[in-house]
Amino acid sequence: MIGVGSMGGAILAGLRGPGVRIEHPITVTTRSAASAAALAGDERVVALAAEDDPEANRRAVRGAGLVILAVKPWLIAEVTRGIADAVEPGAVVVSVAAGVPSTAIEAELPPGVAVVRAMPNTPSHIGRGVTGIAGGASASAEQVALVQRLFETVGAAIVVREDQINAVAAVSGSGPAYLFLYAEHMIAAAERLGFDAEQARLLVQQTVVGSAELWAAGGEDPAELRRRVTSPKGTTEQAVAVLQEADWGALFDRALAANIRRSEELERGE
Ligand SMILES: NC(=O)C1=CN([C@@H]2O[C@H](COP(=O)(O)OP(=O)(O)OC[C@H]3O[C@@H](n4cnc5c(N)ncnc54)[C@H](OP(=O)(O)O)[C@@H]3O)[C@@H](O)[C@H]2O)C=CC1
Ligand SMILES: O=C(O)[C@@H]1CCC=N1
Repeated sequence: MIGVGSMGGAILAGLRGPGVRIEHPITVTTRSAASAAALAGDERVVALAAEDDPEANRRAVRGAGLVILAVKPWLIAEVTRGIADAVEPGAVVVSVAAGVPSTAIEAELPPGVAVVRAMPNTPSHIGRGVTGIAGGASASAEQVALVQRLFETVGAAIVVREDQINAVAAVSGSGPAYLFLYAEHMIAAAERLGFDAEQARLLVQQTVVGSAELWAAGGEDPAELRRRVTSPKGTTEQAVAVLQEADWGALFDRALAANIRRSEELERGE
C-alpha cells in the first residue's frame, strides 16, 4: 500500500482486524519517517518511508500481487510513474483516489498490469466501510472480483461502472463527513440547551450510533424508522417540520453535485 493516511490507514486497520485472513506482512509506504514509525511494532506490517529511502515505493511493490495507491489525487501519476518498472507483470494496481481516471494510471504502467479503481470510506477502519469498485479497460472481471473480495474484508463492496465512481465518492466516500457535520451541529445545539460538553456528546453519539445500529439490525426503510419516532401531534413532528423547511432534497442534490464537480475538476488536473 502506497500512502497510509486517513484512508490507507483505515483500510490497513480494517485488514488487521480480527477475523481477517490475508497473507502477511503488508508492506506500506509513507512520505515521512514519522508516519512510518507510527506503524512500527506490528509484525504483520512493514512500513517504509520515501523520505528515508527514495526506493521505498519500488521496494514495496516488488513481488506484490496487489498494490493499493492511497496518496492524494495529484500525486497518483508521479507515484505510479515511480513504481512502474518495479510492479510485477500481472499485478493489480488499485487506486482509491478521487478524480483520477483509470486511463491516467494505465498510461504510467507497462502493459499487463491491471488498474482497478476503488472508492472506500473511513468506517473501513472498523470493518464497516462501503466501497464502490470499477475496473479499468486493463482489468479482467476476475481481477475486479479479487479487489471486491479485498474490500469486503473491511466492509461491504459493490462493483459499479467507472463513470459512477464520482457519484460513489459523493454519496459514501465523503458520506461520513456529512454525518459528522450533523453530529457537530447537534452537539453544539445540545450545549446551547444547557447540557455540558460531555453530556451533549453522549446524548448525540448514542443517538447516532444507536439509530444506525437499529437500522442495520432490522433493515426497515429509514422513513418507517422515522415514523416510529414521530408520534402524531407529538414533539418530533414539530422539529421535523422545521428541518424540512430547509428542503433537504434540493440541499443534498446541491451538495452531491458540488462533490462530483470537484472530482471532475481533479480529473482535469485543477
Ligand atoms: N479520506 C477519505 O475519507 C477518503 C480518501 N480517498 C482517497 O484516498 C487518497 C488519500 O487520501 P487521505 O488518506 O485522506 O490522505 P492523507 O493525506 O491522509 O494520506 C496520504 C498518505 O500518502 C502518503 N504519501 C504522500 N506522498 C507519498 C509518497 N511519495 N510515497 C508514499 N507515500 C506518500 C502520506 O505520508 P505522510 O503521512 O508521511 O505524509 C500519507 O500516508 C486520496 O487520493 C483520496 O481521494 C478516497 C475515499 C475516502
Ligand atoms: O475529500 C476527498 O477528496 C476524499 C474523497 C472521498 C472522501 N474523501
